Amino acid sequence: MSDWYPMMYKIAGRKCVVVGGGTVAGRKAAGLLEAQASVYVISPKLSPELRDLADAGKVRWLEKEAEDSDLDDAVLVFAATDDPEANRRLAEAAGSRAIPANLADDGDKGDFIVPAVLRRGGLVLTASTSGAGPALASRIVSELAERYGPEYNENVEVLRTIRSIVKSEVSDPAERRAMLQVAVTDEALHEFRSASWLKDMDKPELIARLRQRVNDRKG
Ligand SMILES: C[C@@]1(CC(=O)O)c2cc3[nH]c(cc4nc(cc5[nH]c(cc(n2)[C@H]1CCC(=O)O)[C@@](C)(CC(=O)O)[C@@H]5CCC(=O)O)C(CC(=O)O)=C4CCC(=O)O)c(CCC(=O)O)c3CC(=O)O
Ligand SMILES: NC(=O)C1=CN([C@@H]2O[C@H](COP(=O)(O)OP(=O)(O)OC[C@H]3O[C@@H](n4cnc5c(N)ncnc54)[C@H](O)[C@@H]3O)[C@@H](O)[C@H]2O)C=CC1
Repeated sequence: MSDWYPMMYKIAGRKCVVVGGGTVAGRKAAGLLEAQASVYVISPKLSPELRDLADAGKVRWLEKEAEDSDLDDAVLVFAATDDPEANRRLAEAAGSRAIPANLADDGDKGDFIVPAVLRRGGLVLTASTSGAGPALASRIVSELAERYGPEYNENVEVLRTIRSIVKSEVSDPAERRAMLQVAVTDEALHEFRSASWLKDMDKPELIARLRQRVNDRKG
């Protein structure tokens, strides 16, 4: 059983506060940057990785111990210090501002936990063990990285194009659905990825090929 609800949250340009300057804070900050968040790191000290990010202007560093008011206007808070009492107090301060908080030392006491993540452009694969064993989530994502290689960066964009054409050209919902189902096999994605007619946006050609695939499947 797990009572965590998975979702994709839009955080580009929004203030996210990471408290702590160690390995865990660094990992949380890096994940937030992947989603273009506006990242504030609060800690008297920084790991070399975080210092590089601060020097490059990718995160804003407040060189001090965290105060409750540092959380003002944030949409997410990550309490990732090595001081459980400070983490607990920060989560409470976040709660009183209605900001969801993540507790690095005691996941269950926070409002959300962070899964292991593999990004292939728009394809985002995640695994979580609900806190039972994060190393397993990490292992599973490493396995997914082999199965879903870098070609998926392009597959997702090709699919986006195919889907927008199908949505504009095919009015029957059942037919649309059948076409989009046959379009996502590895074999079909491989064909469409290298198709010059798709690059030329030849819509009738695409629709004809998808109809053919639907008929072949019905066999
Ligand atoms: C509850 C949660 C809260 C949260 O951080 O959101 C949490 C909590 C804790 N982690 C601890 C330890 C480790 N965490 C990792 C790794 C990751 N931890 C991540 C998430 C989460 N960790 C959330 C649950 C997610 C889930 O279960 O699905 C990942 C997936 C994502 C990320 O952090 O970005 C990232 C992998 C990223 C990747 O590789 O892709 C490793 C593995 C390693 O280091 O090799 C170890 C050592 C092995 C071990 O202890 O299992 C400890 C004990 C600390 C201590 O002993 O003091 C606690 C505290 C506690 O037990 O509650
Ligand atoms: N969630 C996860 O994935 C994991 C969580 N942990 C937990 O997370 C904690 C942090 O782990 P690490 O990053 O490895 O620790 P670390 O010891 O490398 O870093 C702790 C950081 O917190 C800063 N800090 C301490 N008190 C502070 C305060 N009041 N305000 C702001 N910053 C403060 C320190 O300056 C330091 O930079 C561990 O103590 C452990 O309980 C550990 C491993 C994985």
